[in-house]
Amino acid sequence: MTADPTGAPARPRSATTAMLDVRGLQKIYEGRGRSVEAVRDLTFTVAAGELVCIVGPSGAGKTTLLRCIAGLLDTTAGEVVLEGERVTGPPPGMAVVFQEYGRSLFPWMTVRQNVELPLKEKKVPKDRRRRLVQDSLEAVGLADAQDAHPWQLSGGMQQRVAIARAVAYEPHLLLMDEPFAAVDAQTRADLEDLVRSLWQRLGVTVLFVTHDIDESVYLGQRVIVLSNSPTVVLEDVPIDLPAERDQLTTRSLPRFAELRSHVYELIQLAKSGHRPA
Ligand SMILES: Nc1ncnc2c1ncn2[C@@H]1O[C@H](COP(=O)(O)OP(=O)(O)OP(=O)(O)O)[C@@H](O)[C@H]1O
Repeated sequence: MTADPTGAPARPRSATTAMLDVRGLQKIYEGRGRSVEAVRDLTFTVAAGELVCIVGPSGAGKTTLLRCIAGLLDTTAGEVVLEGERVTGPPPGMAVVFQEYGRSLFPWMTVRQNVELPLKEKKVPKDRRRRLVQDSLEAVGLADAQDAHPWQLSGGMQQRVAIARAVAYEPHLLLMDEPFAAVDAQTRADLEDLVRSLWQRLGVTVLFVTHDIDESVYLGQRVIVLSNSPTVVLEDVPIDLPAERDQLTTRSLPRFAELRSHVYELIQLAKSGHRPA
């Protein structure tokens, strides 16, 4: 069991170091004489080693926010700072796991080749590449599937490959964009536990975007609830559940129910257009 009741990894780290700093982020999409203000003003930080979830109603700007953090989209105003450096393009210390595992893996490559590809692009030496691929596939329980092709695997297994690929890259920040939205409930529960155990073992910082309230409370140390678009932070909710979480015990705790209700109410407020004073 880790010492920190919020579930922080055992690895020593400075809680005051901001891994990610989102400051006054605004995003207006411009096109053909029409402009859409998707994100109005988002400010929050994620400390090194934290696991933070972001929830918001559909169309709240979650994907827009994530793309800005990943350096895939320019901001209109404000900035994203990762480890002290302003993000202006895809940063080297970041890996992203998307919802659409089917489209994020190359079907003509084996599992091993898919996991290895970003490491080749990063110019990791061959021996080290082999070790990282082996370790990450073992960590997600797929050591025996190295020579399979993605289309020979179930949806849950394919998403495990995508997670292994992200983990092998040794990112400082792991972004996850609704990664389990397309898998069945049982697989989803297993993958949630996988993310928590990898996070605790590796000490990586995780920003996990989901529309699932229960998932956000089960996984996170904090849940940042977004308003509807144009987006601001409605509330940053600390999740004071015990570090050791499991699907049965944690979800049966009275505190889990309280936190879930609170986040649910916030989402209902967000849907009705409520904004912080
Ligand atoms: N390329 C674009 N051009 C114009 N408007 C856009 C563009 N992409 C997103 N939007 C608008 O920005 C707002 C936020 O969209 P975004 O996809 O970021 O929300 P989301 O929270 O990820 O949605 P969902 O939960 O439904 O996936 C929406 O009003 C959307 O219509």
